[in-house]
Amino acid sequence: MNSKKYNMWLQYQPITDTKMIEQYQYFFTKIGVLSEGLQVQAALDELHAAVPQMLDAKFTVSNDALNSTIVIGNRNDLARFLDSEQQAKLADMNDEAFLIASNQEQLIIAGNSDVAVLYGVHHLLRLVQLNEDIAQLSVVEQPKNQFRMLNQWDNFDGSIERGYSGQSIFYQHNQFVEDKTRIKDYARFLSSVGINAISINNVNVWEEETYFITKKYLPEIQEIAGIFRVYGITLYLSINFGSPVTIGDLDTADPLDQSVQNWWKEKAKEIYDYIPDFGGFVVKADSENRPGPFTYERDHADGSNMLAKALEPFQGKVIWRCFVYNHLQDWRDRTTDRARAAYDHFKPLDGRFHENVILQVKNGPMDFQVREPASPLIGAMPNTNQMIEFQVAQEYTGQQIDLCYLIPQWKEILAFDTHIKGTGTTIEEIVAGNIHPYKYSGVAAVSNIGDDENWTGNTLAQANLYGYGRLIWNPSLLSEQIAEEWIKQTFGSKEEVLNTIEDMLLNAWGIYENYTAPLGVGWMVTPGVHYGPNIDGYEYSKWGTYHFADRDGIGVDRTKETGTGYTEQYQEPHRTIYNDLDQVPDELLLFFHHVPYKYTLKSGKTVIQHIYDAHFKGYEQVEGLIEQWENLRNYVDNERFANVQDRLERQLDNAKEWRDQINTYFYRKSGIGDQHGRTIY
Ligand SMILES: CO[C@H]1[C@H](O)[C@@H](O)[C@H](O)O[C@@H]1C(=O)O
Repeated sequence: MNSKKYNMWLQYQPITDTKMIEQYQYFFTKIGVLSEGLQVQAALDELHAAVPQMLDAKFTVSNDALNSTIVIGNRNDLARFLDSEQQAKLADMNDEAFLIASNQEQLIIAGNSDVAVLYGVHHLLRLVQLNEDIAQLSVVEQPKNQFRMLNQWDNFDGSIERGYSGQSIFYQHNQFVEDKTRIKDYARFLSSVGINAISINNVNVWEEETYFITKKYLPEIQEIAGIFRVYGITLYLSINFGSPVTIGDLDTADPLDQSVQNWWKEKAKEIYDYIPDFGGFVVKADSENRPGPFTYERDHADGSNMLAKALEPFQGKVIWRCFVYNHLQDWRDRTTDRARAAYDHFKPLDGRFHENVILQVKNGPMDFQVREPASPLIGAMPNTNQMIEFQVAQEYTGQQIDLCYLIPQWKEILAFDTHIKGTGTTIEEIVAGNIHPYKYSGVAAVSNIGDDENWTGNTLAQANLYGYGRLIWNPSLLSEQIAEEWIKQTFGSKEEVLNTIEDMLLNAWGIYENYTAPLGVGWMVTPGVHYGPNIDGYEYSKWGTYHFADRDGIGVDRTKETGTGYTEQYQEPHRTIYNDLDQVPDELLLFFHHVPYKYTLKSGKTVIQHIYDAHFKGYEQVEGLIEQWENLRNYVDNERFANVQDRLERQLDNAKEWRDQINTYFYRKSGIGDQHGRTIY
């Protein structure tokens, strides 16, 4: 299986930095490989792919460590090359940790496991691509998060739920793709940023996908698991909770029914016969019409524990999603609050889950909007494994047409100090497993790739996939660092290119927020597709997604006294801050409060004037992005230049549509004009 060349970040462009090239050429001549594991082999393959291209040179491979310029291997096989301090450092770290040490003569990459060697090699190749000095390295790294997962929302017919980059790379017309090259390439890209788990089918498990866990499809899934295994990525499947009825011959899926329990036990055995290192199940149950334990008057602990027991003998995990809410609401009912739902459903069950169940909590508490507070459920269950769920796919953030670099958003959420066990109990530390004694925890996200030549629709959306992996490996990396790394590896190191794209990326989220739904209120999107404005599109629907704009004001009252009481789900000081009009941050005002249009923000503007200003500004900022990109015309190849240019033009149309719809709507509702007399239709 040969890899194809893409304009992604593993391009390995020729090194042109004359200061460094000699040093690199020296090191990449004799590679000593001391371990034989699959992932060490993958590391060597990566070196074979990278070195000739970057350095126009070949290297020899042997197991003669003494005479090698680079030596790679796992800690056991490399033991005699490590001094006691290095040994101790590695011994202190987790299984995925690596060490890189070099002097003028030799460079050593030692991993705590075979896959750690692969991570170490990728780290070194990244340093070379960034033109860093590698002659005096002393690097020890381990991933901060244990689970670093992607969820594919791919359907067997080849479509992707919320996919914006073409069709699935896994399936086509209800078959597995025959040519698996693209899957292998994906695995390479993911391992280069440290992803170690993937679920390969949509959490909405439809009829045919329900049969993925049968012998009809397991042989093909086994093959895909084999591809990911080489890159240290564990394969998971989304399953249908109703499987015993759909594919078994049982008339119930009741988790407390003995025959159901036995059915899943047998099923687990069968799966593990095919895939001995199968990760486990991802489950969307009792959520948006998917079957679950509620049908049998059981709860989420009953449901997930039943599956957990079946997987336990094989070290399998159940990743149980907490996106559970009433999707049959009436807009007149102001007490039911979708933002509350996950916490209300799951918090009371703390302590009842088996140790191989992990709750996957969506952020935000509503649904991947451009601006939401952090989910109050994260960290609120000290005795239950948790991970947080992000969305790399830009469902509500421009759908990979509009530019939206999401790393700053995720960083803000990870940095949120829940105060659940006092100051410093940030979400970052909680999901890293450092606050509560979780056995398993980490981060999952919905992927943004498809079979488009550039993988992500908008080429610049690649930065979100790259950045997701890098960020959850090391959450202390800055948004700008991650952007720089990605740009240099993807577009080269020219000053103009670097500065321009970096600036575009770093401003993108704010720009998107400016011209869409204001001040944290969210939604206002076209129902169904979720692209473009439709202010009342969801206002009278059953989904619980309201902004409550009327002639007097706008926003959702989630306060304790007069609202849904959602603010009570937070610890102090947030509980008070969010509940108090005088303290709530402007950008979240309408998420927590219903206020008159003339209410004055901390910025000094009224809400209505803020709406106008932000929307006029957002549109102008997109014009600015177009100008910035235009300046790169001579620095970027035609294909990528045209791709981004086209997306930016579409973004401008979208921003105009949002600006005018929103401004007109609120002008008409409030009867209050723009202070600056700009055109409102
Ligand atoms: C997979 O279904 C999705 C659905 O398409 C999406 O609009 C919503 O945001 O979230 C659901 C979920 O997260 O389960």
